[in-house]
Amino acid sequence: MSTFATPVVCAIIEQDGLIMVAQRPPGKRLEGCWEFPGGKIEMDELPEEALHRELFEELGCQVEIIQTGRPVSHVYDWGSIMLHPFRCSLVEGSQQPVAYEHSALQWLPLAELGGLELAPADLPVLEWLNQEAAKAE
Ligand SMILES: Nc1nc2c([nH]c(=O)n2[C@H]2C[C@H](O)[C@@H](COP(=O)(O)OP(=O)(O)OP(=O)(O)O)O2)c(=O)[nH]1
Repeated sequence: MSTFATPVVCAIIEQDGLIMVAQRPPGKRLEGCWEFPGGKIEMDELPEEALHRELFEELGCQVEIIQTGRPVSHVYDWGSIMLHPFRCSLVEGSQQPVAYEHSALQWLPLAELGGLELAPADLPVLEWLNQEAAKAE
C-alpha cells in the first residue's frame, strides 16, 4: 500500500442553522455512509478550486467558504486520505443542492450528525464543528 495520503476536500454547507450531509451511493467505497460532499483534489489544483469544482459537479451549487478547518488524516484499509474540511454557505442565487451523484441529501442540526453512520474520517471534522459551535455560544 502506498504511504501517500490522497488529498480530499469536503464542504460543510450550512443554511438556516442546518448542515447538509450526503449519502454515498451503492457500488462505491463506504456505501451508505453519510459524508460531507466533496472529493479528491486533482493534480495542480488548490483545495479551494477542488471544492468549487466538486460541489458544482455533484450538487450543481455554488458556495462561499466561511471557515477553513485543519486537514485530518485517516487510514482506511485501501489507503490513506488527507481530508480538508471547509465550512461553507450557498452563494446568493445558487441552485439548491441536488443529489446528482449521491443516494440522498439531508439537512440536519449539528446535534443530530453524531447519530448518523458517518464516514470514519469525518469524525474529527464533526468534533471540530462542535468545538466551533461551542465557541460561538
Ligand atoms: N467527498 C468526501 N469523501 C470522503 C469523506 N470522508 C471520507 O472518508 N471520504 C473518502 C471517501 C473516498 O474514499 C474519498 C473521496 O473520494 P471521492 O468521493 O472523490 O471518490 P470516490 O468515491 O470515487 O473514491 P474512491 O471510491 O475511489 O475511494 O474520501 C467526506 O466527508 N467527503
